[in-house]
Amino acid sequence: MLSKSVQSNVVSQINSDIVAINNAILLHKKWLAEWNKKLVFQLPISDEFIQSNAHKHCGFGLWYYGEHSLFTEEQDEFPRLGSLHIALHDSVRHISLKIANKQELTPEDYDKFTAKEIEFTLSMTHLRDALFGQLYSFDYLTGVHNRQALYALLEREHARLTRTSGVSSIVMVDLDYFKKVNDQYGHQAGDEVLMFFANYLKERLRPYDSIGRYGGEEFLLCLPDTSINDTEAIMNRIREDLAAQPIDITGLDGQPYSIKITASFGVSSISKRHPISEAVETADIAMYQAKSAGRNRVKTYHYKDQSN
Ligand SMILES: Nc1nc2c(ncn2[C@@H]2O[C@H](COP(=O)(O)OP(=O)(O)OP(=O)(O)O)[C@@H](O)[C@H]2O)c(=O)[nH]1
Repeated sequence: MLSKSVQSNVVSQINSDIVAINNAILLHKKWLAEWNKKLVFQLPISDEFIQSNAHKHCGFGLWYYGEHSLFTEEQDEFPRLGSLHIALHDSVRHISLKIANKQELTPEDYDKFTAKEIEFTLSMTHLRDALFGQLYSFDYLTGVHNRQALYALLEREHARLTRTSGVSSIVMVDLDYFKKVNDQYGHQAGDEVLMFFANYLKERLRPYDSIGRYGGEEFLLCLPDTSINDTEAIMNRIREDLAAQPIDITGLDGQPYSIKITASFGVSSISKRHPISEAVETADIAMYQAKSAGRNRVKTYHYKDQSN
């Protein structure tokens, strides 16, 4: 796990979710071991294994029916895990009641229970793996998508645009003179600026826009179904507001400072005719044009076939 001091909120939230599910898995194992002990030594089976709502009160159930972040709840495996947990409790109750009522227990009863336990264990593992997958798709410092995850989103976007013949915008953004921030205030302050900027972009873009960290102080954005003209106007507003926005940082001497920063933006578009590699390359060209023209500006790439 990453050290807390350099984790974005997103990454620390997913880390907490993984710790919580690991703990729930451990509690489930203890609960199961306790039940097995009662079967092996023919001890009286307590209500916690028999009551109809036992699945809500066992250690695993307290986690499952408690509070989680959306990262956990939005996983496809999450509702399935709940159903499998109930089925497992049903199976344990069935066997426990048979024993309590001195009815004959068949090997099939136990086989059914074993099958449910295996399915349940696999489901817990899948949920945890899915959370690890989430962990590896975000940039640990800024909490936006990392380059790999953003490319996966762009693949999907390109496939969608190929179906719909639509056009979306791609923007390459690079902070201006960022090295000076590091040199003057230290690397920690530079990190604070990167975190600020990523959050600033998140707040200013729509929920269905994508933001990824492309490199050090370079971010790549995708604005679905947005023309380059509209994107240019949106980026200009973001650019102007950023230039006027004081950013609080901590200097090398531990003192607070308030600084301002600007960024250069390169806008291009992605469509059936212009795939990801071309869209990213042309957005990069436009961003470098913005740098060469003096920084703190937005430049747009126009394809020769005028299709954007
Ligand atoms: N604090 C911090 N700095 C980083 C990180 N990644 C890259 N950098 C720094 O970003 C700086 C980028 O410097 P340059 O490529 O010269 O760019 P610049 O100073 O922004 O200049 P222009 O882009 O030309 O306006 C370098 O000093 C890198 O060390 C990071 O994660 N944290």
